[in-house]
Amino acid sequence: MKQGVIEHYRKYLPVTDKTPSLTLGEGDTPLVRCPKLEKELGVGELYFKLEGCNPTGSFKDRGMVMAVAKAIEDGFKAVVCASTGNTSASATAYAAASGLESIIIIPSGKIALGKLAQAIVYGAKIIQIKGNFDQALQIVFKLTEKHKVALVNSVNPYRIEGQKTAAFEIVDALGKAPDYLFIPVGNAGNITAYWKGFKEYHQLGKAASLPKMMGFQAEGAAPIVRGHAIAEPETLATAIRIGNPASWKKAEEARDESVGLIDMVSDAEIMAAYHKMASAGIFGEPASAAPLAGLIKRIKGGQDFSASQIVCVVTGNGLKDSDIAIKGAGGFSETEASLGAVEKVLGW
Ligand SMILES: Cc1ncc(COP(=O)(O)O)c(/C=C/C(=O)C(=O)O)c1O
Repeated sequence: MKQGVIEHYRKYLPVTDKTPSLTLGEGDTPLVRCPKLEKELGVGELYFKLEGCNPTGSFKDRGMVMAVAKAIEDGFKAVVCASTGNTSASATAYAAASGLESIIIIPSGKIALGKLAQAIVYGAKIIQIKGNFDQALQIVFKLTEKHKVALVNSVNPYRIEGQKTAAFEIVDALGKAPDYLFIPVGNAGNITAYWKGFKEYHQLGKAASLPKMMGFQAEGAAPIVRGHAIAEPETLATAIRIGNPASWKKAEEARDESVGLIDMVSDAEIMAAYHKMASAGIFGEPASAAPLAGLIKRIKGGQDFSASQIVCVVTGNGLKDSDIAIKGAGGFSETEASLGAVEKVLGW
């Protein structure tokens, strides 16, 4: 039976015997090799880490289980977060599982319906603001200074601790760290967490080498790439529609210490990668296609990965944004309910 992140990696986590061993079955997600795209792209070994297989459909569950368990240990009765969707879905699920109240502050109109549905059904107190994620996060900072409610955004160090376990799983599965880790960058907690995990495993002698961290932002929401905050971030990859990442500096450390990079990809490049992933049987939400979009951009720029081992992190399940997939299909025909009518459509 799945132990969950806290039990599986207890000795690497800041937990005590008073930390509740909370779990919804997060972690231990598939690391799937993709021969079809290795051939198409000329990559030595290409793996996808399917974080959409977590209980609420994104990598957030790894960090949230830690943040909520520690909030209980510290006597909180409620959690709060700003979110582009997945953080709030995860926070509300783990709060519900623990009997805590959850309050979420979200940018109005810019949240995938699947994520909003989760927050509603798990019982969150939902407040939509007439503003963006960055403004929502500033409100949450002030709220947690004034009221006894636990902040569970990725500035909460317990979130980073939980999320670093994905790096552990990759090394445990491959027997080594990959040459490159390709990952989307929004609020920049996840790239920070992965780098922390790889470094810890390396220091413990469980990984002989370290990967180059390859982070990707959406062109319309690329503050780290452009070197300044973006007041009105815009991208269809709404999960990373963030203009002033809370972990900006730590993301730059991960980039520089690993001799990697943080670059940007257009919405068109993201959607091309989204469909290319789907053509190989992998359904990620648009933000989760940014890593493959970045890899394709590097290849088009002449970088040779033919002898490289690469992991792309599929951070969220494509079902969260299913309307994007359906809109893209341009509709489909309806036939009479007969064998003949179906064979006619098939041209058989
Ligand atoms: C699918 C998906 N892929 C990538 C990111 C970026 O990770 P970070 O760089 O650690 O922020 C997010 C982030 C979402 C939120 O920030 C939120 O839900 O509030 C995401 O949901």
